[in-house]
Amino acid sequence: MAETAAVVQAQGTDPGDVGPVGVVGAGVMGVSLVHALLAAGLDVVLHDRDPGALDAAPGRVRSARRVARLSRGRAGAEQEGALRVVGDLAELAGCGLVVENVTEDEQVKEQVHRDLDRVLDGRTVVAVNTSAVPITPLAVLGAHPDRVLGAHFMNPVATSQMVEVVRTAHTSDRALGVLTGVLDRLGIAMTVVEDVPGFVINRCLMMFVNEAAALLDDGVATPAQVDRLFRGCLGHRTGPLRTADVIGIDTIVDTLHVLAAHHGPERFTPSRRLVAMLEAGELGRKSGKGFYHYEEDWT
Ligand SMILES: NC(=O)c1ccc[n+]([C@@H]2O[C@H](COP(=O)([O-])OP(=O)(O)OC[C@H]3O[C@@H](n4cnc5c(N)ncnc54)[C@H](O)[C@@H]3O)[C@@H](O)[C@H]2O)c1
Repeated sequence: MAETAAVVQAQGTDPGDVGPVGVVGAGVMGVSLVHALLAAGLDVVLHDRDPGALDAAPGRVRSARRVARLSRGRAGAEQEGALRVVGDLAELAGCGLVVENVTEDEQVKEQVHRDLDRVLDGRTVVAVNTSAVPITPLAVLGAHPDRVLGAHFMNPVATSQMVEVVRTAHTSDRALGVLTGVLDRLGIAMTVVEDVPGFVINRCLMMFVNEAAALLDDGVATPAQVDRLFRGCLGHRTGPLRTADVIGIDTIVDTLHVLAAHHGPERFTPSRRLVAMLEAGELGRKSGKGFYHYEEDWT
């Protein structure tokens, strides 16, 4: 049924009619999204509660741009969009679409959505970029549940092919149209699914990552062998452990906690290996070491 809805709503609103895109959260995903939006010629207003993350964001967007040029990804717009970095959430008023990318924690997200509802007028569409947090409880916190939907982006956004979109029972056609318009501009397709914790991708992917990490403790294979098997036998592009490093081990563990809270601990309790990596600060690419070592400067 949702798939039909996606086809019916494929007509997106021209982002030019929508105004700047607001981005909340200047972490791994926020920065990746800002880079993609600017490259597509869209203006962006970026907010984070951490001044350090905000200060670092323009430099990290420039790094993402350098990497994208080297890897010759999708052609960008002739004229890049403009970035405005703001310490006050209220400055997102006037954005046509706001994408929330804060930490994968239900309570943190709830507070942000209460605050967004206070500062935005009813016309601004709000997309939740989350790995597993259900969208409906966030939508009904505010006075305009019709403007809220889920948009589970893949990282890096600029080269990703598809977004997993979550339409709740409240989401309006208009909200879906605004998001569709922006995704069209980014050159990214979407598949619309129902609102369950973890949706499709992470209800499956997190089990792969967790189990692959547990295999290492059992001495069955090295990280390189695990990923090699997934690439060679199943045609995956990277393999679960390299993917986990790109996502961030902290976000992986947070996501498993959300999944365990909703689906029960049997399948989703983080493995000892993941917890040990988190405690050691081995967070993947963002800290320089995860399942693999990274030399590039993340900041
Ligand atoms: N990392 C990935 O590959 C990936 C992919 C898809 C979706 N996601 C989801 O995107 C979201 C962000 O993930 P991430 O990897 O960028 O996390 P991250 O830890 O790198 O960044 C989170 C950012 O949110 C900010 N933040 C926290 N609370 C805030 C608040 N109250 N107001 C404003 N800013 C706040 C933090 O300061 C931080 O900069 C999560 O929900 C995650 O599950 C992540």
